[in-house]
Amino acid sequence: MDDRVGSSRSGLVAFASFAFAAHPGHSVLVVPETVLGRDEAGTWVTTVRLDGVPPAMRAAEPVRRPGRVRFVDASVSAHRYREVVRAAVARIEAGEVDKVVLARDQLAVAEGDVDPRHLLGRLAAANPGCWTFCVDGLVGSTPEMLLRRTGDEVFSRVLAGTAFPGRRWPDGVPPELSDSGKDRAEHEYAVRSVLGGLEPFTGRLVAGEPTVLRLPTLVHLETDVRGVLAPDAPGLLSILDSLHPSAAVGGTPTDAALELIARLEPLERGRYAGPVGWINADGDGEFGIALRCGQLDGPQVRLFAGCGVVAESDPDTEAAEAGAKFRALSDALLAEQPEEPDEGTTMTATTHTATHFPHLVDDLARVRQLLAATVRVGDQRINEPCANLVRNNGRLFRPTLVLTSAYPFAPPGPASERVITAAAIVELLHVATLYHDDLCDSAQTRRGLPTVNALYGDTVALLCGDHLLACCVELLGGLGSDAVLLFAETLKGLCNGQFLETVDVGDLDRGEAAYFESIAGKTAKLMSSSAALGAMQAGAGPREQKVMASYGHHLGIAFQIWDDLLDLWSAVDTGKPRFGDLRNGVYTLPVIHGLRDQPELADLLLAQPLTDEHCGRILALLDEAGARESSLAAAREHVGAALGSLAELGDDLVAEVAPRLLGVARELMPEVEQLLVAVLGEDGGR
Ligand SMILES: C=C(O[C@@H]1C=C(C(=O)O)C=C[C@H]1O)C(=O)O
Repeated sequence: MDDRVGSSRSGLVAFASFAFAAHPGHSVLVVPETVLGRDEAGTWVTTVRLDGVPPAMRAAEPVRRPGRVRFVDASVSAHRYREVVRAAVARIEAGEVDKVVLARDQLAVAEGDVDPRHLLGRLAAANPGCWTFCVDGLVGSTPEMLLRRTGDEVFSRVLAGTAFPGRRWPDGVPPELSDSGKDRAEHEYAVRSVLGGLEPFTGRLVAGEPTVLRLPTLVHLETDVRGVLAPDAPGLLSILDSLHPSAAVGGTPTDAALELIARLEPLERGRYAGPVGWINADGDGEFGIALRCGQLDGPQVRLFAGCGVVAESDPDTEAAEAGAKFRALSDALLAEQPEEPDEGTTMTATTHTATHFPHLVDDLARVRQLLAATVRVGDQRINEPCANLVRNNGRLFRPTLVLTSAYPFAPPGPASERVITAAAIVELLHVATLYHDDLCDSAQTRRGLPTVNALYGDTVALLCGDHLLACCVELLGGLGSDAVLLFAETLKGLCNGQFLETVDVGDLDRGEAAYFESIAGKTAKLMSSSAALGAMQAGAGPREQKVMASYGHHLGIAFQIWDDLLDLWSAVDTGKPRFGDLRNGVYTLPVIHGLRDQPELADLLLAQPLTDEHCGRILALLDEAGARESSLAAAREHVGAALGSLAELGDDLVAEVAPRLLGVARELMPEVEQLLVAVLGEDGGR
């Protein structure tokens, strides 16, 4: 060996990543042919020659970006995880263990293969206090150093006890964390397990005082442990063997905790939570615990996160904490996402809508600006979740409905400030309800991105929704009492629709009337009010406002029927789980129709659990009953009714306005485009 640098990281080094458990266990040790090293003193290259032949050097390929990334549930959904935590608390109360660490996973799916270098660069830049690693596709940034050996000195950084936005804001030194008996106890277990693991090999061993380690999305209690090895101490890997698994990733007592993990945790950890690091030819090296990491597999990354569970643990809080731990990697994956394609701004001048409403694209940009300015709050940590869905704002469908319902009644030119304000209000109201919906449903993703409740916890999601409702009221202040009353009626309608759906859950006697009343509130009301509010702010009279409300209402009903059909028959990935309604006991129009002709559907619908096979049989019976066609026919009727409403605008307006508004509907809603074919014939009335 010819080592002219003489640093502990130069010369022969191996990178290793060990499986968490012996069975199933697949550990990896890599001795690279070439290592490019760098520290404060300089940069060096180490090459390993096999049979005296130097490794071939290749020019590096440019780092590839993963493109758009979506997140989906893997083996353990947040819901399942809560159940696992609940079961663990019961075992702890029964005296089986004092603490057990349980993990869940999540799958990130990118457009293209994920380049580990892309992730490494982002992770290292965002987590300067951590150790960033990649060994054979296991990529992450761990804050926890299991063992560093330098000559006869050893060092370990023990973490346990966590606070995160949504549970306790890490504001200043988080007093709740350092005073919390639960976190203290959890932390004590972890420190003791590391001290116990090192004791047999050390002459001197000192644990410092617990301090607070701040990471971008979390804070932890940390204790640094330092010791001097006894002269007869074994090598680094043997000491690691005695330290792993510490209580930070296993539990206390170790064996009983491992047994409980094997019984309760429905996933394979692989190398997650195992030691990961490097070792040199003298036996010096560093091994962190593989946390805040994921396993790469082409375009997929399986993310892992675990939490220490003790007697006082609350399942919701642990689920949210796991969500916060995923963020180290999910933020790195999401960095520099390509912009969401946004039909609001990408409409080109050649499309129908932009031709007939020449100010629409610019006016939508003004709406977007107003939205961003209205939701902003002073504290960046709160700003982030509040702005989340406003930024990730899909097709701005409702604001477009406001604007295009205003133009026909206003003088030519850009929309007035009042109309822009109205457009922002309906979007804020819509987004506020999405925050609350996702919270109620424990939804983990929306539009392919993690939800605010998944990222920041339920409390933050609830408060964000409330904050946005307050923003609506603030903007309404400028529009006068008619707008305020319409807003109140709309929000009441939304709640009423949702209430009705909720009380009808699992009710096989739910009839058509109940279904239509519910969707009129939960979906159509906001679309109806958007159209009416646009017209109102542009100066239209009560009669015209009513016509526009009716147009919006019928479009909304058609839209919802279509959405309900997709839940059953969609062949394409809508981003929502298929058969979600059936599984939640929400009986929509096709099911209501089907039950009329096929009473045997009832038993299938009530099966517990409702498997994919059950759903397949339900679908077959619905098809037999012609429920799909009859529901489609109902949706078409409402598209027809929307057009019929416009006919009442009066001769001077109708000829000019009706086709334009129809064009808006068809451009914004692929659903309407499909339904129109039947209403207007194959040429779609162009
Ligand atoms: C298990 C993980 O983290 C460990 C568990 C902690 C806790 O429960 O408070 C804190 C830090 C880590 O020791 C993980 O990130 O997956």
